[in-house]
Amino acid sequence: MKISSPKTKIVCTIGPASENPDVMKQMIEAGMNVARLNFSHGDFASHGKVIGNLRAVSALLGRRIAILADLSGPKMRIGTFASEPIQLDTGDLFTLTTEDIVGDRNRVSVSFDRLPKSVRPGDMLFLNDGYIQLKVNEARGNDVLCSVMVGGELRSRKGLNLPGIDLGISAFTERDRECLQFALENGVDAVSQSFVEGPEDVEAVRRAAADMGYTPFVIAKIERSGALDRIEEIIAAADGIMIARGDLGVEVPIEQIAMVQKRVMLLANMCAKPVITATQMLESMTENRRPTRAEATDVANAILDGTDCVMLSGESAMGRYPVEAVGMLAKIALSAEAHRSMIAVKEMFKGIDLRGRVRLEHLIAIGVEACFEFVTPAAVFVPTRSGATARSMARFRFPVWTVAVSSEESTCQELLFSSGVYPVRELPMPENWNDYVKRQVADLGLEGKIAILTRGPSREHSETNHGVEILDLTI
Ligand SMILES: Nc1ncnc2c1ncn2[C@@H]1O[C@H](COP(=O)(O)OP(=O)(O)OP(=O)(O)O)[C@@H](O)[C@H]1O
Ligand SMILES: CC(=O)C(=O)O
Ligand SMILES: [K+]
Ligand SMILES: [Mg+2]
Repeated sequence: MKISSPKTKIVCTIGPASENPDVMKQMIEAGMNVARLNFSHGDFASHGKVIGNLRAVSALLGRRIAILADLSGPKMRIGTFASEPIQLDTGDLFTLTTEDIVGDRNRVSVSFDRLPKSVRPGDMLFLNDGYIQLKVNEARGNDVLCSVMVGGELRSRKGLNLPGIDLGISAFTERDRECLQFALENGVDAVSQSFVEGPEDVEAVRRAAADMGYTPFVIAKIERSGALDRIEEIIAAADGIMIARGDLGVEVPIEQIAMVQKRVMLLANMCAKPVITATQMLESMTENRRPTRAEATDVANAILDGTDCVMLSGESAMGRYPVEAVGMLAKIALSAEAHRSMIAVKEMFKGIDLRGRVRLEHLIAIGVEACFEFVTPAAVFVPTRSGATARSMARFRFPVWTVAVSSEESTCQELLFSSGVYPVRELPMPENWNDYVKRQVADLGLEGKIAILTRGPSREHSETNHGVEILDLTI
């Protein structure tokens, strides 16, 4: 199959607007690489059905799709309204209650029992990713009485944030454990944990999964200000990260989001961990056929800065134009990638603490970069067992595909989160790499007179030396 897709990977949240198999098919054809199931919404039956349909459509099209299960973490949410949306106006009084009631424009329930004890008069509370702001007047029994400072439209199950208030709950909750078990038993490829604050939150997910007999790819969602203080440790502990700008834009002053995004992205790139930029990327396409200039620019800038994946949330979950939104991301990505400079290998290594020890992996990357100064090869072929070698190459954003060849199905699935990586499963692994590379270059429709093949010792071939080979495709 010829590759025509952008190198940037596209993650789409599946919801009512996209759970029809025909829409899924169109989304895959438009460029979706990863389907995200948000376990904050829907029930197990609906998620189970979506997983089955995604696998069926992916098999039908012969296109690899990864499934990401997003675990809610300790996100507080409001309950439901009898009729919605409700309109809150500045100056209105509005009560949050821990009683299990059906809400109206005066009152709504919240999912956190200790809320009245956790807040004090004057505290600011944020609803629906901060669109609505409340000020606490008083906590009385089960109720928190508030004044609306910034009003707006409010719907059932929207999030509630209390920036800066320590709720004393760890990220991985009992509910997350149930969702994790369901997701793993249903064969998802990766899980993302919300509201991670330190490496121990990532470890909690890994331990729980291990107890269930699984070793999933774990993505840490960066959406708490506390996570930024321990970002290096979190990146080291996780397999990838998501810059979850919905909650992050409430928990951190919104004027700092751009700089936080750039800093976190660079750190993840240096560590060769894939990074997803998420939320409001094409927000206006929830209702409109075309994005705003600001949105189109935001997507392109994230790609130029080094994101591996761009993500759709409400646009694909509940919007009017899920397929068009995927197509728009793909078009913007193809256009931006043509202008992205290779991240200079030597420059990047300056940012990594090598402690005076240059690893062979680094020298190989420098060798590959040197080739690009003279000639553009058809592709960089990387045999890889865990995927780490492929990611360590692809982080430099070479202008050609990194074709990752692995005998492991899970490795191929996990590489769908990495920009510029085209995973191919081979079982058994090729014997004659010269012939194999030539055949793949032709099959994938790649162009060039040479190809690069990197090698490293693996568990299967521990005797192999690290190396870079330049293969002449003309003979
Ligand atoms: N499985 C689903 N079923 C119904 N609605 C969904 C589903 N998934 C997403 N949605 C809708 O799409 C919206 C946007 O999705 P998104 O994943 O960004 O959720 P969110 O509520 O903002 O929370 P989070 O911070 O967990 O991402 C949701 O608020 C919800 O209204
Ligand atoms: C995706 C997500 O959780 C957020 O943006 O907050
Ligand atoms: K979630
Ligand atoms: Mg969030």
